[in-house]
Amino acid sequence: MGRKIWVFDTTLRDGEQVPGAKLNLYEKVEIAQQLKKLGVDIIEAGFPASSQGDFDAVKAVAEKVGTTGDIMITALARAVKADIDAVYHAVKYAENPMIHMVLGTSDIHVEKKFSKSKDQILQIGVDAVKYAKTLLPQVQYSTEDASRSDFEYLWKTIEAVMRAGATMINVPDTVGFAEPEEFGEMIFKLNNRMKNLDDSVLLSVHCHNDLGMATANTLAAIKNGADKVECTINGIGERAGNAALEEVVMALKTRSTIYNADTRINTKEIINTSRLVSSFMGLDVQVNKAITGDNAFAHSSGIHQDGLLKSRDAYEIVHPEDVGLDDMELVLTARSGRHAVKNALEKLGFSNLSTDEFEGIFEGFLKLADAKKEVYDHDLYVIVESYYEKHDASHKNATHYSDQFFDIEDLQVVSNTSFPSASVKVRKGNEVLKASAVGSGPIDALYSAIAEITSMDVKLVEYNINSVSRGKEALGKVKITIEHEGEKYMAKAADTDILKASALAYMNAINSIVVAKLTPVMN
Ligand SMILES: CC(=O)SCCNC(=O)CCNC(=O)[C@H](O)C(C)(C)COP(=O)(O)OP(=O)(O)OC[C@H]1O[C@@H](n2cnc3c(N)ncnc32)[C@H](O)[C@@H]1OP(=O)(O)O
Ligand SMILES: CC(C)C(=O)C(=O)O
Repeated sequence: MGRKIWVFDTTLRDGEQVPGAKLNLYEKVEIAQQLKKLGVDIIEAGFPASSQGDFDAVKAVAEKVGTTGDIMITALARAVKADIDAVYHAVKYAENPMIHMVLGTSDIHVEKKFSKSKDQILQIGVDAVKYAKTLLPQVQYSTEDASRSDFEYLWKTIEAVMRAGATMINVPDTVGFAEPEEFGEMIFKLNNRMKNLDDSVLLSVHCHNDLGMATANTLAAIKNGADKVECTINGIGERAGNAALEEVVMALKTRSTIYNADTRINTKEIINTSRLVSSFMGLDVQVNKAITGDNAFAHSSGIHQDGLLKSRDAYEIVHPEDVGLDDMELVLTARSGRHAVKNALEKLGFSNLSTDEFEGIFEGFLKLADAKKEVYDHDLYVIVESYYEKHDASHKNATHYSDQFFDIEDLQVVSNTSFPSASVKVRKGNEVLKASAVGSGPIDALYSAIAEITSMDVKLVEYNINSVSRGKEALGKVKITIEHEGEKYMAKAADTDILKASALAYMNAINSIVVAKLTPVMN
């Protein structure tokens, strides 16, 4: 067990500063509940002075999430009495409330933003801390733009606000200007001086990602004595965002011999938390985002897939199970090789293929993979079937798998405000099935028509669309999760026509249900 690092989550405050990410009271409370389950030590729930809505939301978080367990609830204030009062009145319901205040220390802030002298700003900060201390025992002081501040003035401010009663000192790299080695040195010096003055005061850092170094700077600070880190889920936040909680936490865990520091984060809740934040805030996670991106545990190239099948540690440093995912994903593409395709076939029950059979099937796989982005399990069944039809029609395994899968032949969707409707034509083997439906919107109508054709009891759990490229030829990429008989099935599809992409994704998910119901055929 290494040194304890406090995790201060600011998803609901700095994260919510992302344009369009604003949350309502219920969403804030739900995310706060999930953050508590994740095991963060402190939740910064908002900026109560900014609006009545945010005041109410912070208060609701304090009342509903902050009254049990040892979690601390805080919110942000300027060094202004009205802001401090607003924080106090919103967080006071929590068992462990804290007032967080911010005031700049760089020359740019002092001279250009405030048009005051350094002494005047220092005094405003000290007075604000003294006032906050009359309200609550826990007060955090953030020296905004610390990384661009004159070091001795920064220290003079920290020393003065510590003497005034601040219990946590947060050193922000407000504009993501810091560099890990330089930031580490600054934290090392501050930590020495702070611990000499009062070792009960926690030293914290808050790093922004403008140069892509937020996580690196946060880790450098931990190495150099920081006790606490401020982070957000998925790294969201003002401009390029903040240090991502999941990256800092998993780096400490994965490289524990370097950092010798632990958080009390329950890492198995990371993915759940990431998905909740992403869906409530309407912010997609970049696919290649470390830890929480869709591709973080997906492997698509043959050499990697072969290596992983031989030994997971060949290409896996973080185990997907550790962050709450079921398993790694081996995506079959035209860059996959024989080992991965054989492994996928074996999982479907095609385990005793002769070399000739496998090579024939692999050839079929490559042909399809060159024409498609990804090859799914139901595609493999069809490849196997067409191989046997061509090479050994009498073969006992040449069952008509394709009879069981659904294929979109045509669709028409009418989108208007009062009566969105859809008609679809689907092929199932030799049968052509048609249905029409109305819905609350075009996608709902489309999915209702498909559901009628497949006669499956399916619930849409998640629907996500984003654009893969720009311009007229932009691809709409749809990712959906559906539920059938208590099991979840995820599928994707892409097309320049977003309605077609939506239909194909749904069909791929339905075909995954069909695959799950097919009994393995060759043993
Ligand atoms: C680095 C950070 O992320 S800090 C947090 C940033 N988050 C936010 O700003 C979100 C919430 N903010 C708000 O809702 C509003 O900006 C409010 C309520 C705080 C203030 O609103 P307004 O009174 O309309 O002022 P406005 O935002 O236009 O300007 C900021 C004012 O605060 C002053 N100010 C800025 N920072 C501080 C500070 N840390 N302490 C004291 N005063 C400050 C500015 O000098 C300016 O004052 P002025 O009007 O005398 O020139
Ligand atoms: C309020 C402080 C910590 C902040 O968000 C910043 O300086 O970036």
